[in-house]
Amino acid sequence: MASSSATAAALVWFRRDLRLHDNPALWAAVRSGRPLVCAFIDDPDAVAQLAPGRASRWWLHHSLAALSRSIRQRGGQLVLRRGDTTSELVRLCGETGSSEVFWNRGDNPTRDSGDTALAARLADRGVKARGFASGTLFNPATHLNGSGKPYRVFTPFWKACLRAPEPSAALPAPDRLPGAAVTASDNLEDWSLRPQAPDWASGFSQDWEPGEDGALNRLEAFLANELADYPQSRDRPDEDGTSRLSPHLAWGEISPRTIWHTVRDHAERGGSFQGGEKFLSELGWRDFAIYLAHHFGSLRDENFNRQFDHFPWRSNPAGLDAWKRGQTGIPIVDAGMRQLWTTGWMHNRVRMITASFLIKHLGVHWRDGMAWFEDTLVDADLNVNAASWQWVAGSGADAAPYFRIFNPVTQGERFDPQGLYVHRWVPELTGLSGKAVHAPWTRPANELIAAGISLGQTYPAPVTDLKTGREQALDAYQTMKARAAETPEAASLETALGN
Ligand SMILES: Cc1cc2nc3c(=O)[nH]c(=O)nc-3n(C[C@H](O)[C@H](O)[C@H](O)COP(=O)(O)OP(=O)(O)OC[C@H]3O[C@@H](n4cnc5c(N)ncnc54)[C@H](O)[C@@H]3O)c2cc1C
Repeated sequence: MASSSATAAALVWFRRDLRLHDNPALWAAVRSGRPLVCAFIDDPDAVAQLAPGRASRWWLHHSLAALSRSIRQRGGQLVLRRGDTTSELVRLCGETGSSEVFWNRGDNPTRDSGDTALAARLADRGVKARGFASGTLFNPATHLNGSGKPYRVFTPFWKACLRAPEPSAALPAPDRLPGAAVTASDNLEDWSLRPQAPDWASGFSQDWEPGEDGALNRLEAFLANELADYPQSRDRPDEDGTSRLSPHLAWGEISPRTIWHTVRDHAERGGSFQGGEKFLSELGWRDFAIYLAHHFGSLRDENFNRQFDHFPWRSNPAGLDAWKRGQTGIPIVDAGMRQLWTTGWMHNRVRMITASFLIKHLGVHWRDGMAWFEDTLVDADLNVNAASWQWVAGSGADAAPYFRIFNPVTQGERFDPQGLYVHRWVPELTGLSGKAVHAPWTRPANELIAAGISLGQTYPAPVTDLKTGREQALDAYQTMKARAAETPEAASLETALGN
């Protein structure tokens, strides 16, 4: 079906790699010397691609607009198509005479196995698929422990990565993208990617600059202003101490190895490397989540530690609803959930606190919290999100033990000591300051009246008593252990998880 002439176009299929620099698939297509067709396909039914949530689709809209501009400036065109991926790729090849499709692999077991099947379907139609790796610092297939098995614990995994050769240098953005004869494209506006009912994302633009330029600007600003203090300030939600590169990474607007080398070059150019090691190790956690999915399959659907299959989760729709709306009456939890809703992002420390509160104090399955984050985070990443939720739940790899239950009040006092983060997102409580803001229900009536707070009226009373919630969580954990011990597979599981 496709033309075999030397001038047949090369089709570059963009996915979660919406960038021109350090894009190996694009680079190889340019080097093939053929005219290019750059395409993005919105496949609503692609289970294999796992459709992004609503906040991510807001990001996608703006990121595609930015990518389209950059491609146009270099003489090409970004073609947008909506429909079944295979059919659209085949159709595009037919329309443009392409005989090869270049893409960067999915970094997700579901997507990768979908890719293999897709490559076979394309081969049947005479189209060659060329896949490249670009989404991680280190190849997830490479590092195994002394017994030849995949690591289950982060520290030895990361040490092994650091002993390996450094990630190769990032590729530059091509100067020119010689476009093939223009082919029809959907109109981005017609895709209605931005949330409409309700349009809660209208304020996101104040916080974010989606697109490759936004990503590179963010990295430069972070290196100049925040990197040196990162090891201390990264845990403080009341400070701007982290890079906020996560949505750019989630959409592939910047590659991890670009970050790696820019951080290292920054030190060599006379900047400080202070903070660099810690910062790069956080990127290592991202690699680890992808590594786990690569070796053990998606963590989205199954407990990594199968003992948790016996966990007695509670049905608590009212609690889940209050949590989503930032109306639990626990200030640091409500602040985090409102930051998420308003900006599409939440500080890492507060993600841990909010997730722990939902799972442990409210007894709600981690999968329900994960689904809400997938829908509302602009940085929603199926591997990282699932691994992180399971980490908090205690069911994941190298997870925090379930019985270590965060107390949201002491967490707030420690990481938001003046209550500034809570004040920002829960303005009802600005009349209280310091530690008092984290536990309004413990304050004397006259103090609350002076602060203009009436619990249950101006701000909710706690949805659960923290002590009771904690005890219920520990009871549930004991129930799980007892149930798991009764199952025949329990002993072998204990052994398997021990390495
Ligand atoms: C319950 C829960 C859910 C999460 N869901 C996501 C998600 O869907 N997408 C996502 O990108 N991150 C997720 N994280 C990890 C982390 O919270 C975010 O990556 C981080 O807050 C992003 O902000 P930043 O870019 O300023 O991070 P920085 O501190 O500047 O870190 C730099 C980069 O390292 C990576 N990183 C940092 N912390 C982690 C971590 N704990 N695990 C894996 N990678 C990390 C991210 O890619 C991040 O952009 C989740 C954490 C928790 C506890």
